[in-house]
Amino acid sequence: MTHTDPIAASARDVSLAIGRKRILEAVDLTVERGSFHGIIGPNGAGKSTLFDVLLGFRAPSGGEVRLLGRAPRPRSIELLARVGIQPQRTAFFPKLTAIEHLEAIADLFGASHRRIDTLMEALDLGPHARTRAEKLSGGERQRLAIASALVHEPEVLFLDEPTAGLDPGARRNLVELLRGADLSEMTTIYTTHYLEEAERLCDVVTILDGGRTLVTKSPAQLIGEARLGVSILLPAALHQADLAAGLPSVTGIDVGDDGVTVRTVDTARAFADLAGAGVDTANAQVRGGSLEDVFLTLTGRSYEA
Ligand SMILES: Nc1ncnc2c1ncn2[C@@H]1O[C@H](COP(=O)(O)OP(=O)(O)OP(=O)(O)O)[C@@H](O)[C@H]1O
Repeated sequence: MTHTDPIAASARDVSLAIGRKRILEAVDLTVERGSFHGIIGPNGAGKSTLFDVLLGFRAPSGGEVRLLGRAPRPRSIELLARVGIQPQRTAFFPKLTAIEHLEAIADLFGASHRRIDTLMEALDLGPHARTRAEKLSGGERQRLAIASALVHEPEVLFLDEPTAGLDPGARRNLVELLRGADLSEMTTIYTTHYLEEAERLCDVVTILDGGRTLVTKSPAQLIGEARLGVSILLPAALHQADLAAGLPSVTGIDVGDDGVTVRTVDTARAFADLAGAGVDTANAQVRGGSLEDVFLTLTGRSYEA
């Protein structure tokens, strides 16, 4: 039954209160098998709590949760062995080398070691195979944590803010590795408060704010449907504002010290119109149309991670 079930995890009208504090409210989530599903929201939105509920670590106050076609509570070793979990803080065996670590985790699950080499390579851990876990950098540890979550070939991978606390270079590196890793057979549920990461990685995102799920769509759909204006800064067209202003695809125009900014809902057409009118589009910078703008549209607040 579970193998043909197209839904990997779901929550229906899930709430969770601790004392008087409502941490989750009316949460609806459907994660399709094989998808890379982001749960995004600012700090304190309830992302980690939702993970705990989906995994059966915490009981919701109301609503229904399913994981791989089953209720995650009471907890079952059989069900948990089918998921991989990379928690925000990872407990390592500090004296073990990276490779020994992966072997130990595989043994804990009674899984074979056959995936270890592939994972070391996919997560760029090869050069650190013989380095003890305690000597790894923050980014290397996160990558080892992800490899550890994958070593027993889970059907669903839970990544809780895998790039939190990394410097921008290490974050980019990890995002690129996750994009490149062949996770196609697997479902990945991933939380982040970095919206640009979610745009790069996710097939689908659910926006969580104040413990409530606001919307679930692909990043492109969300951005498209929000019909957000895109701004194009034209540094070379400072004296051509009049030419740009009359164009049908241009919905607004500002002249600033750094150039002319035109607004449009159709970027490709605007560029064609601008070029046709002889406006200099050299070094143009397109801004907007991001998940940050979607968040602003949905909540009326700007997004602060
Ligand atoms: N055991 C608890 N008791 C009281 N409040 C809690 C408890 N666990 C979580 N909370 C509160 O619930 C809210 C949601 O927390 P949660 O950690 O799920 O958010 P998050 O979106 O994962 O945030 P972050 O990005 O900071 O990890 C926060 O306000 C947090 O303080």
